[in-house]
Amino acid sequence: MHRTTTSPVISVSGVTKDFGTTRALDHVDLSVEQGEVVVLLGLSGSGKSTLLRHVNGLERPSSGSVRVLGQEVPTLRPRALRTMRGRVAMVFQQFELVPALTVLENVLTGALSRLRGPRLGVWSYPRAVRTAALTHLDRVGLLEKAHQRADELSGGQQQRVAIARALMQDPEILLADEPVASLDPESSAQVMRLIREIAADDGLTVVCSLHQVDIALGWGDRIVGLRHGAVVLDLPTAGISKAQVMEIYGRVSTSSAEIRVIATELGDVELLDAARSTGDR
Ligand SMILES: Nc1ncnc2c1ncn2[C@@H]1O[C@H](COP(=O)(O)OP(=O)(O)OP(=O)(O)O)[C@@H](O)[C@H]1O
Repeated sequence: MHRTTTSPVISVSGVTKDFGTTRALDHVDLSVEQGEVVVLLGLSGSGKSTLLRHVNGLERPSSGSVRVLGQEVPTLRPRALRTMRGRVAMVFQQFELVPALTVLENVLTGALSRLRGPRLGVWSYPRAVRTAALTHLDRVGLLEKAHQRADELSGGQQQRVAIARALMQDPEILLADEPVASLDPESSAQVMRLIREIAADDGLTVVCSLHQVDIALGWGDRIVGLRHGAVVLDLPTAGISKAQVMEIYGRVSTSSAEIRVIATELGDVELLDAARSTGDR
């Protein structure tokens, strides 16, 4: 791989983020090494998106430090921030493609941040960029869809187009915010496998938020669990069991209503029954 760094590529220390009276992140520490594939696991509202948005400078911490690729993100001036963001690609739950453009045009837009001037249509991009876009489309298995409108594709295919678009940045870090939350199980598996393969092939550092424990368990190198904005779990994926994840979530749960949500998420029937029979405390 073409990049080698010894210090962590992402280093979040003591980050707290308040939105008014809502504490979205609570003294979060997270250190990610180059090439690591990390899952941020947590229920809705646990702070996953907010943490990812701090890594690419879309949010500023209320307190604490966010270092990415050797730079303190909140202190970067707009130009330096743009350059840094060029090295950090992001994919989203809702894909964020332009529906009326072709698949190829959508992928090409991934190169816009490093090209000068506006571009209209495939032929307005330099040949090398067009070739790269087709190569990335081939990598995600959608070369034959290049000239189809993006909104004619299935959800899973659209997410793969979004991944190809992200690769146009030649990123060092890929942030994926619930990339499979709106996909069926089969498409989810395909997208997750693709991200894993690309990470391994390119030595890409990946931080991916998920709420599905089952997907998280079989996927990355490490699972970081968030709850109410705080890190409650940070363990290598190898050897970690569903019960262990459950125990940690359970230990920090305060009400049976919360435990019901977690049990449903985990598909843990026994726990669900127990939570139902206890009623709200
Ligand atoms: N811009 C904002 N203004 C006010 N509150 C916010 C803002 N962004 C996030 N929050 C709040 O911060 C908390 C964490 O939200 P966040 O979106 O990071 O969670 P999440 O784990 O990504 O959940 P989801 O998967 O549902 O998006 C929530 O209580 C949310 O309502």
